[in-house]
Amino acid sequence: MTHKLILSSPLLEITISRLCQELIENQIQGIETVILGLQPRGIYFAERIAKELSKHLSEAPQIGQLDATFYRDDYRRRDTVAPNSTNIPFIIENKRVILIDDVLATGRMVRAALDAMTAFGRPAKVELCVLIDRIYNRDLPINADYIGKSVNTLATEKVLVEWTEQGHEADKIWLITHP
Ligand SMILES: O=P(O)(O)OC[C@H]1O[C@H](OP(=O)(O)OP(=O)(O)O)[C@H](O)[C@@H]1O
Ligand SMILES: O=c1cc[nH]c(=O)[nH]1
Repeated sequence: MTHKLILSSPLLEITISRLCQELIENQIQGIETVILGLQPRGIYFAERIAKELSKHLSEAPQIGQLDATFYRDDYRRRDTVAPNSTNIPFIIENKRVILIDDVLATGRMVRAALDAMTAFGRPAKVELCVLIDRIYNRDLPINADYIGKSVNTLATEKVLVEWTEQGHEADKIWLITHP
């Protein structure tokens, strides 16, 4: 098994800053932007985005966490199912919702998240922001509006995102290849 580093600080910080500029550019007049990080690792990326956005906006965006475990189409096939909490302490009805995740691969997690989100209301608009887009790996017609880095990967490879918030000594994004 080989680990290739594909993104780390300080490039990660530049990437987050650029994504925030794009998110601000696309603000919709009169419509509040809120952030939903997808459990489990999208929540850390969402927190970083929210923190950076708050440096540039008069008001920090509201941020919540969404768990889509039981909406995944494969959850019954998995050996272990470990759901995380959903915490959305605000109304998403008629808001601009930015869904945030660390990796976009098949698109199945995002599809599940869109279903899970429906229980909380009908946003005016939903946009998707991902740190890593594994292009050519999609099973569903889902694409991101904001992309940190696109990587061309084999289906057998995996992207591993490590955040300091999880106890890692540095933020690192790896491409893992099995021999
Ligand atoms: O586009 P997809 O193919 O759905 O993959 C992307 C999702 O997979 C990962 O979660 P998770 O750790 O639950 O997936 P894994 O068990 O496959 O690594 C990752 O954090 C994304 O949420
Ligand atoms: O490469 C991948 C695919 C799905 N989920 C991940 O975290 N990495």
